Amino acid sequence: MGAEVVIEGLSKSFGKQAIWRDVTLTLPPGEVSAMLGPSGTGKSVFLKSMIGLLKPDRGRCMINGVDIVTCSEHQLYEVRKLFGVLFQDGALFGSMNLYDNVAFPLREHTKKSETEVRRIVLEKLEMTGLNGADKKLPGEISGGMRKRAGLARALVLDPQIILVDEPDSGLDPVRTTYISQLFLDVNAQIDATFLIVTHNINLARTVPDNLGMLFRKELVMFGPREVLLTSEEPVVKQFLNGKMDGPIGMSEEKDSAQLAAERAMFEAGHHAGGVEDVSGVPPQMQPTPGVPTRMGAVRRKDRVMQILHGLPPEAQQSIIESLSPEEQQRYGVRPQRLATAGHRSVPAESSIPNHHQGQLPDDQVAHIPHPGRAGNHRLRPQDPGSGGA
Ligand SMILES: Nc1ncnc2c1ncn2[C@@H]1O[C@H](COP(=O)(O)OP(=O)(O)OP(=O)(O)O)[C@@H](O)[C@H]1O
Repeated sequence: MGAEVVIEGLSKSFGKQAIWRDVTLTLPPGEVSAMLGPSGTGKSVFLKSMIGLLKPDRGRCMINGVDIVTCSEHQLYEVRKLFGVLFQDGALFGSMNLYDNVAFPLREHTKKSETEVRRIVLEKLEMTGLNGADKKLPGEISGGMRKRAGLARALVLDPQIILVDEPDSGLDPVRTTYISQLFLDVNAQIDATFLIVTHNINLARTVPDNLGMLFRKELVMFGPREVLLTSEEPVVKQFLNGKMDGPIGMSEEKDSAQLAAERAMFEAGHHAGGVEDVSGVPPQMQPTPGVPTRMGAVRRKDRVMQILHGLPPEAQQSIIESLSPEEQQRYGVRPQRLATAGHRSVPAESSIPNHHQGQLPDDQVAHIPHPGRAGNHRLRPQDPGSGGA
């Protein structure tokens, strides 16, 4: 099973420029998580901090009991072996063919024989759909294949955690879906913990188990996908819909004068761009038929049901609706009566009585296993405008 990553109060700045502060989240072992955020909010800095390439100013990042913020160089070297990283362009050596690129970490970091190296390289090339491409140079293959080769190379040391930086960069929407399918298939096969940094809304809505978002130098939220996808938080809604209308601006956040000027423009009929309304929780992509069951997804179901009481009502509703009738019976829950399409626009207070602290009415959620620790779900109600629980 993949490693759990527990991040507490992590902050990073460059000189006087704070990038993000007080980031607290847990990547559950073997689950697929994604981090969203407008450009420049520090997503790549976050990934680099997780593998110790950048040193956070404060906080903890615990991996297998080791805090990589304060550990020794030797411990960091050992912890880094748990990671596989897929960089945006695959980061392949242009003068080496795919075989040698994928073999590189094995030759560099292990004492395996060439026979063993060959077995592993061919296995990972097959796993990533690159059978027969081993002799190709990176310059001779498509961007999608380069990413697959980068993933094959990230897999050769049997990582427990896989970090992926903007997998859709340079790919068309169809190729992006294919690489997303590959992530889920690989996750099912090796049960590694995934963190994907992305701007891609389709990917964010359909691939990960958990979703987070960085904005205004803070983690706006992080938790089960249903929380962010049903959020009324303006910055989340604007991001998911790709509109100009909202707090995210061209560079930094907008000031109130710009917000007002744009609001007047949109009210006068100017198109705010993006799509009219991307909302709701679409079904999650599944591993390709024939690929093993994703054990991370199985564990997640139990985990999310344990923290269900603490989630916002819309997220609870969506989670319950995603269960099969048998699962609903096993967990002692049933779909909320008021949970119909269009209901989301009705103010929660008036339509769902007794859901204080994000709970469904008592008669509609019953016999859920005793809640464990708070898990990943984290909203920041203190954040102005946050749609927190
Ligand atoms: N080594 C560095 N030294 C100084 N500033 C840096 C360094 N690396 C990143 N930054 C700054 O940190 C901020 C966040 O950068 P980062 O690349 O992490 O953003 P991002 O969210 O990944 O953006 P994008 O989505 O455009 O890739 C930027 O202002 C960037 O200039």
